[in-house]
Amino acid sequence: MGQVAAGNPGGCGFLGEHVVRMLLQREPRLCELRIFDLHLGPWLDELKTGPVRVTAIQGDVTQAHEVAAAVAGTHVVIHTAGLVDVFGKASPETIHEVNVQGTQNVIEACVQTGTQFLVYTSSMEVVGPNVKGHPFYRGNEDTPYEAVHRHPYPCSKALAERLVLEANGRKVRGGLPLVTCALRPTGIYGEGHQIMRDFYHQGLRLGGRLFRAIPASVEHGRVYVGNVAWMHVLVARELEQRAALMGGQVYFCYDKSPYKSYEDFNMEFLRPCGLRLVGTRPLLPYWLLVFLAALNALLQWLLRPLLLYAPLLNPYTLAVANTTFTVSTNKAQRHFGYEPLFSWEDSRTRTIRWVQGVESSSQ
Ligand SMILES: NC(=O)C1=CN([C@@H]2O[C@H](COP(=O)(O)OP(=O)(O)OC[C@H]3O[C@@H](n4cnc5c(N)ncnc54)[C@H](O)[C@@H]3O)[C@@H](O)[C@H]2O)C=CC1
Ligand SMILES: C[C@H](CCCC(C)(C)O)[C@H]1CC[C@H]2[C@@H]3[C@H](O)CC4=CC(=O)CC[C@]4(C)[C@H]3CC[C@]12C
Repeated sequence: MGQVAAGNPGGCGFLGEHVVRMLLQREPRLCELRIFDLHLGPWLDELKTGPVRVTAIQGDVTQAHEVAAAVAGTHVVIHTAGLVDVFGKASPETIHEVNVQGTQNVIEACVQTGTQFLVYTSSMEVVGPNVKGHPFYRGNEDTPYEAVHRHPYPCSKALAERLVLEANGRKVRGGLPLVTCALRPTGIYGEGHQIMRDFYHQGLRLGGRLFRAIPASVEHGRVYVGNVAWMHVLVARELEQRAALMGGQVYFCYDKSPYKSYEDFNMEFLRPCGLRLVGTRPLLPYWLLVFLAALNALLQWLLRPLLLYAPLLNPYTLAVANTTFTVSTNKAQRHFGYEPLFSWEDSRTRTIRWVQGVESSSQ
């Protein structure tokens, strides 16, 4: 196959930027890249001088005609656009519109304009943690788990993933079949991770300390953003040759990041930046956290007419942080030869350097 054009709705987000840079660095056949996003980043300008034609298109995935115009003529679409909101900033309707209707629009755009390959960024949240708080311990893509959601974000990701998988095999313009596949990252970390930045600033405000809220025994799956981006690029590359095997499949995104609690994992980066985690056990009893999370939810609802109150702690984030969810799989390696591009040491060093940069840029 010769030169290819690719489209990336969501290319200006945390993951999207890494996918864009990875495509430009590691996909020699790429001749054109269309980056489609609601908010275009200023960093895009520096990409426009290279050998690949980079087109930045400001647009909204909920507008079908805008998506179709952006996607037309591309060979493969990597759809990383989404509304990642577990804090109640956006309404459930908006989350559904962006994540579900937006994904339907991307699928229809591929079908109408003849784009044959679609890679969708799904999420571990499609599986769990579920509302019953069942642990998912070192699970893989075939591990049975009762996936029951109530929160708008996982509900929307599950619906969107289903749309993508069901679209596999649909005929696109020109008569060829659409080949789709969904990648499910666990909690992504790395350069540009907003929540890590928030924890860092919170720690600075608290005099260099963070207080343990979750038992160290609760393990949380994490994956480095560079490896998630690399998996997307590999899938986009391999989907054509391995359509029969990969079409309609889901893959967890994984690497060699250690299994740890959410807070202990964050300390891998925040400790070298001068923060410490106080307490070997949670400082507050769990029932009090549950109470405070419920209180936050109530306050959010009461204050909504006046202001947006969206703290980190709410019943949903507490449940996710407090439930073991880790993956152990080699499906991506078996199906398309994935190996993490960045070792744990490298991922850690890059993330620490980035947090240190956040510190100096905010001084
Ligand atoms: N951050 C994480 O830990 C994880 C994220 N994911 C998924 O990865 C994808 C990317 O997430 P992040 O990069 O973390 O989020 P992000 O918020 O940094 O990036 C999402 C991008 O989508 C764009 N976008 C949002 N609404 C849009 C609209 N209506 N039209 C066009 N563009 C729109 C945003 O402007 C942003 O650039 C999402 O689909 C998310 O569900 C999956 C697992 C974990
Ligand atoms: C914000 C949570 C940590 C604070 C907990 C507190 C208040 C007790 O200290 C985060 C813990 C787990 C995170 C989620 C997880 O990594 C899985 C995700 C996958 C996605 O697709 C989107 C993001 C997220 C839901 C992520 C969001 C923040 C946490 C809930």
